[in-house]
Formats: sequence, C-alpha cells, structure tokens
Amino acid sequence: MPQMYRHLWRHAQGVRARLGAALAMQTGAQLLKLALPWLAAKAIDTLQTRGAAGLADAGLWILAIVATSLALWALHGPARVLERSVAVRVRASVADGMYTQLVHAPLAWHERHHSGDLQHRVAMTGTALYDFTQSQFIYLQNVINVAGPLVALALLSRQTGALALAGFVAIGTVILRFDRALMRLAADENLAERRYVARLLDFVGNISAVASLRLQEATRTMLASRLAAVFVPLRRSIVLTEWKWCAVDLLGLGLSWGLVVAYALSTASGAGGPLLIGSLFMVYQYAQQASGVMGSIAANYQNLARMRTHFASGELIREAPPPRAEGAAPDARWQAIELHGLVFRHAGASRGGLHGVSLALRRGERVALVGPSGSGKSTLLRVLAGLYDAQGGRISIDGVVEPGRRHLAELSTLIPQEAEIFEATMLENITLERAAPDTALAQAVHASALDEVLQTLPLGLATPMSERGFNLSGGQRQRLALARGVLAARDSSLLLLDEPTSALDALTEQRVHQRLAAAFPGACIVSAVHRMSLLAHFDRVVFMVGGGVVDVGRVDELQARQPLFAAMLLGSGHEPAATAAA
Ligand SMILES: Nc1ncnc2c1ncn2[C@@H]1O[C@H](COP(=O)(O)OP(=O)(O)OP(=O)(O)O)[C@@H](O)[C@H]1O
Repeated sequence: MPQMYRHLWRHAQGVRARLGAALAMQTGAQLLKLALPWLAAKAIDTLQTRGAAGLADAGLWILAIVATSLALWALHGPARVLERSVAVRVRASVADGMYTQLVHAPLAWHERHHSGDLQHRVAMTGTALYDFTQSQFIYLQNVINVAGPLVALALLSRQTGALALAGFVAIGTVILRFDRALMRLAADENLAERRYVARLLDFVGNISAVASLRLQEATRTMLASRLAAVFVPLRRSIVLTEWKWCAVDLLGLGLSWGLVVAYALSTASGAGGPLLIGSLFMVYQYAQQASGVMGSIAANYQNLARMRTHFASGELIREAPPPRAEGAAPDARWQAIELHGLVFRHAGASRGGLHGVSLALRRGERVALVGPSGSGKSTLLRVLAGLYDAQGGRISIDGVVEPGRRHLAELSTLIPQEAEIFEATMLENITLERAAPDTALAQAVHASALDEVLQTLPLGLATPMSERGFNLSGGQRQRLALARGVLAARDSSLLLLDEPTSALDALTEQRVHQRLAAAFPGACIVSAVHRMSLLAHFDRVVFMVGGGVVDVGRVDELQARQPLFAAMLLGSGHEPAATAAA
C-alpha cells in the first residue's frame, strides 16, 4: 500500500493540487453523510413525543435532511470528477514511464523476457494504479464510515461504543485473514495469465507458421493447457471468496443487532425515560452503516489486494537495468578504430559470445564479416552498437583509449536483419512521424531500392501497412525496414549491417550494396555477409569462427590461407578469379 501511494504521488505530478481538493471535498461530503441518521432521529422523535403538534418542527428536520443531502452531492459529484481526471493522468504517466523503461532496457535483458509477458505487465500495472487512484474516495469513505458511527455510538452509550469497536476488530481480522490467502492466489493466477498471454501472442503473432504447417490443433491444445493453469488458483479463490462473504455477512448482521440490543438494554437499565423510537432507529442506522462499511471494506480490500498484485507485476520492468550512462561522444571525424580483445558472454550461456575479438577499422572502408553460422558475426555487430555490453577488452579511437569504453554506440547505427514493420503507412514506418529532410528521405528510399517497390504502389509512401507488413513480400518488407535504417543512420560514421538484405534477390542485393556505399561515402561500413557474390563490394573480409576473428584480408588472400573460407566460396559457386579482383 505505501508503495502504491508513493507511485500515485509521483505519477500525479502536475495534478496533485487537484487530488488534494478532491479528497478534501470528499471528506466534507462524508462528514455531512454522518449527520443524516441524527437528523432522521430528530424528525422521528419530534413526531413521537409531540404528535401532530410537532409536525412543523419535524418538517424542518426533514428539510435539513434534504439540504444536507444536496450539499453532500454538491461536494461528492465534483470531487469524483476531479479524482477520476487525476486517475487518467496517472495512467498516462505510468504507461509512458514503463514504456520508456522497457525500450531503454538492454537487449540482453529483453532476450530473457517474453514480449507477451512484458505487455501484460505494462497493461496490468497501468490499470491497477488507475483503479487505485480513482478508488481513493471509497477508502476515505470507509475510514469515515467506520470512525463516525463508532464515535456516535460511544457518545450515545459507552457500552455500545465498546461493543461496536470489538465487533469491527473481529470482522476486520477475519477479512484480513481471508484476503491474505486470496492475495497469494491472485499472484499465482497473474503468473499463469501472463504465461497464457505470452503463448497466445506467440501463436497468433506467428500465424503463417501455424497455418502453413497445419499446427492449429496442436497449438490449440498447448494454449488450452496454459489456460487451465489459470483456472487452478481462480477456482480456489472463487470458493474462498464465498466463505469470506458468508463470514462477513453473518458477523455484520450479528454486530448490527447486537448493538441495537445493547443500546436498548443500557437505556432500560439506566436512569430511565422512555425508549424513543427515533433514537433506536439512529442506533440501528449507525449499526447498519457500520456493518455495511465492513462489507464495503471487505469488497474493497479484495479489490485492493488484486490491484496490489497487478501493480507488483510491474516490478520486473521498474527494476530493469537503467540505460547505460553514455560517455562523451567521440570525435565523429575519427580515422581509425581498434578493437582489442573484446569479450562477451551471454548471461547463463556456456557457449556463443565473443572470445577476444581484435580488429582494426578505417574510415571510408567497407568490411565484410564472413563465417559459418553461429560464428559470432551478429554478436560482434551488437557489441559494437552497444546493444550488448562486452565484459572485457578495450577500444581505441585514433590511438586514444577511453577507459571502460567497449562499444561505439554514439558513432554507429546497426540495421538488423529482421524486417520489423509497424501498422502504419510506409512513410510513418520510415520516419516514425519525426520530421526528416526531403533529401534524406529520398536518399534512404533510393539506397534501400524501395523506390522500385513504390513505383508499383498507387498510393506510394502513403500505402498503409497491415500488422507486420503482411501486405508486402518478404523482400519488399526488408527494403522498407532498410529505408528506415538508412534514414536513422544518416549521421553515423559507422554503419553496421546485420544482413538487412538477406531476403532480396541476388541482383537487387548487389544494387543495394552499391547504393549504400554511395550513400555513406565517408563512413565505415561493417556488414555480415552470407552471399559470397557480395564480397566484390567490400575492401576487406574479416573471417570469424567460434566467436573469434581468425583472419583478415582480401578475398584472394583468405582463400589462399583459410581452407574453410575457400570451401565456403566454393560451396557458394563463387569463381576464384572474380573474387581475386576484389
Ligand atoms: N541470446 C543468446 N543467448 C545465448 N546464446 C546466444 C544468444 N544469441 C546468440 N547466441 C549464441 O552465440 C553464438 C553466435 O551467435 P551469432 O548470432 O552472433 O552468430 P552469427 O555468426 O551471426 O550466425 P548467423 O550467421 O547464423 O546469423 C551462437 O552459438 C548462438 O547460439
């Protein structure tokens, strides 16, 4: 609870005064509500003691009831509007904060968490704090409705007050015990729900694999087993909830009538005067209010327990590693970069990674990373781009080593292989609504050979993309994603390409590499390459095996020195004579 209040306070920045005003108005409204049984008792007692002669005075008391109710609503209504507007602001702030944290979390952290699981956590956390914020009036109401009748009953008779207090404590204890168990079940249910959502997203998100391999029934069964796991704690909590309500209801009933009887007995044994119906009605009303509020506390505590569990699920994201503090950007006019013994290990993995990569890069040069599958090409590119944090080694720029620097994030842009397309127009997919100079946009469209795709589309860049770009071919999608990458890389002096052209036909791929070289004449281009025919576009080849660089040189040099490289060339049907010219 204190944690939720801390977060509420933080996310209500800018609207805290509004929240304070809402709570003050609610307090006023609830205090006015407390006066209603007393006013009703006055009206009834006047009629009982004075009969028809007291009609006018009783009328005045009834008028007071109406006026109090109007005043109550004049405070309660606007207070709710204010409170809910704060809740909206809080939700927006939570969603924004969590997204910011998510997109800045290291890639290695993301690789350990399913996106469906994270998505569920973000949604649950935002909704939980939103609900918590807009429930403040209920909590305030509960506090006043417990304290108010207690004070009123104690003023009427000390025994009645003491009995009410004992009753509240007993009912409160029962509620707490039930809810502690219910909270544990809600946490289990939440966990199972996240696992279900993650699997659902996996199958629906990869629908083409499910459909083309006829996996509908198999995936349905797998999904059903995850859903069944949600129902285990849910079923238990349904039963436990009914027991809780039964206990709260019976205890509340006992408390109400216990209070009425205790008051009647204490009045009868006291100094004597007649037992007025109005006063008895007032005791009954307060007792009802009190036991009613216990029911309300029970319901709200249960909701609160759920909110807390949902909110707690955001802990994983709130505690994700913060973005790395960037050092000063190195001079973009660099001429030579040297990697010395870069080491990277994936957390918990016994294989893979980089084992002491040393390499020199020169400005304006085009470098191809070649190696068998799993040799570490993508890993090296990710380390250079700062997406993975290398654990060892150092980097010098123009001979200067900046202590601790093991990446080149500020200099580089990595264009990945996966053509991730958003549900937006082609233009929005490239610019993401950021203003980009027309020339830069045109250059990106040309370099990626997307211009050839646009010629076939009547709406051109305004063509809407469906989810994941299903309305384009694989190669067209990759060209669109490449255009986005080229635009993003326009100020980078180190362009890192992780096979962003792998889905293109060989001729288009050649054309794209020529255009990329022309678009980044002053940058250094480092590209993972599988198709050996592309090597003609590169100045040097870096040959990688098992997470290390085994040789660097021209194609013909490597062909002579490295049998595995020569075999790879041969396997691709590459003519040695042609490569020698590279
Ligand atoms: N997130 C990860 N966790 C653990 N191991 C990983 C992870 N990513 C990659 N690896 C392992 O690291 C090694 C290098 O992978 P990497 O993707 O860098 O190879 P690659 O040369 O780019 O391969 P390919 O040519 O197939 O794209 C592989 O053995 C791979 O299984």
